Amino acid sequence: MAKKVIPDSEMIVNPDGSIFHIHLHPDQLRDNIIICGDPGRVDMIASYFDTRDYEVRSREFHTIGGTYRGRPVMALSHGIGGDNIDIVMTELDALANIDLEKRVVKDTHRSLNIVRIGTSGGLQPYVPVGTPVIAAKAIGFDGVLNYYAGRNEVCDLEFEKQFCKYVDWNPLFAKPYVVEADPGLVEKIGRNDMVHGYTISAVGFYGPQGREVRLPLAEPELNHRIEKFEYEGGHITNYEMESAALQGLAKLMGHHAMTICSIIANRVATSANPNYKTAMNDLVGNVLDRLLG
Ligand SMILES: O=P(O)(O)O[C@H]1O[C@H](CO)[C@@H](O)[C@H]1O
Ligand SMILES: O=c1cc[nH]c(=O)[nH]1
Repeated sequence: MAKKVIPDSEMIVNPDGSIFHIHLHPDQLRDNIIICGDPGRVDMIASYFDTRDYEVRSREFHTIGGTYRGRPVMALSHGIGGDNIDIVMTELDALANIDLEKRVVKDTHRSLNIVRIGTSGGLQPYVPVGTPVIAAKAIGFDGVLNYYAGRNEVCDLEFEKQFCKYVDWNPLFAKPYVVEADPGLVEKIGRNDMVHGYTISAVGFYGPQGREVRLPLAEPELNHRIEKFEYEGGHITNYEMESAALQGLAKLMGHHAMTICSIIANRVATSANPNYKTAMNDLVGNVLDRLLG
């Protein structure tokens, strides 16, 4: 049977042969990828590389490819939000698994290792500012995964059910989805000396994470209920904005993905550290060493 040709409108390839938003060519893809929100953090991550092979900037997507201890690696920024993860994951997967010239899926599947190193807000007293927290389970409030077939097969449906009941989930919000991190990556990077948490990927930084700056919240008590919720002996530890879409899309596409975040604000202690770069630097060095050292 002839393979399905993906139409020009559904997967846009730039005139130079690169994929639409992230502007990378297939030969620039590496199997080990560090991703982060901040385009500036890509320079910091690449400062650990022993060689730099290329650098590409397009919108919020900044990529540097090179080697770490002789092994090929790339660092890429995805900007803020799960909607950007939909773009980055679809385009990385296209570089890996679609022939961009013929516009057909390749016969052999290529699997990528993707580690997101982010910043995050803590929701428990035992994750003070400076703590690295692994999103062992990521809870998507962003709705992205709900748009894909097979979503139920990669999600912890019992967690979703118990969570929605416990917090009395507002039906005006997108239905939460819960996805585990890749266990192999978590073992490699987390070893047994890092906090394994349940991480919420919110659909915004302020109201959607329960921050009341000037506008009152629709659900002012939601964070208190979230902090108290317990599942299999664990609590929800932190808020960020991309881990659930990353981990969910990676599972659907056949890639390995995890998220680790440095806590830069603790919502319970109402403390924050805007000078978080030192802790982030240490975390990046540690992750690269454990992934590729
Ligand atoms: O520091 P990064 O990786 O951007 O991650 C966190 O910081 C941003 C919000 O300030 C969101 O992207 C959130 O997930
Ligand atoms: O509180 C925080 C801090 C960083 N990133 C978030 O999404 N929330």
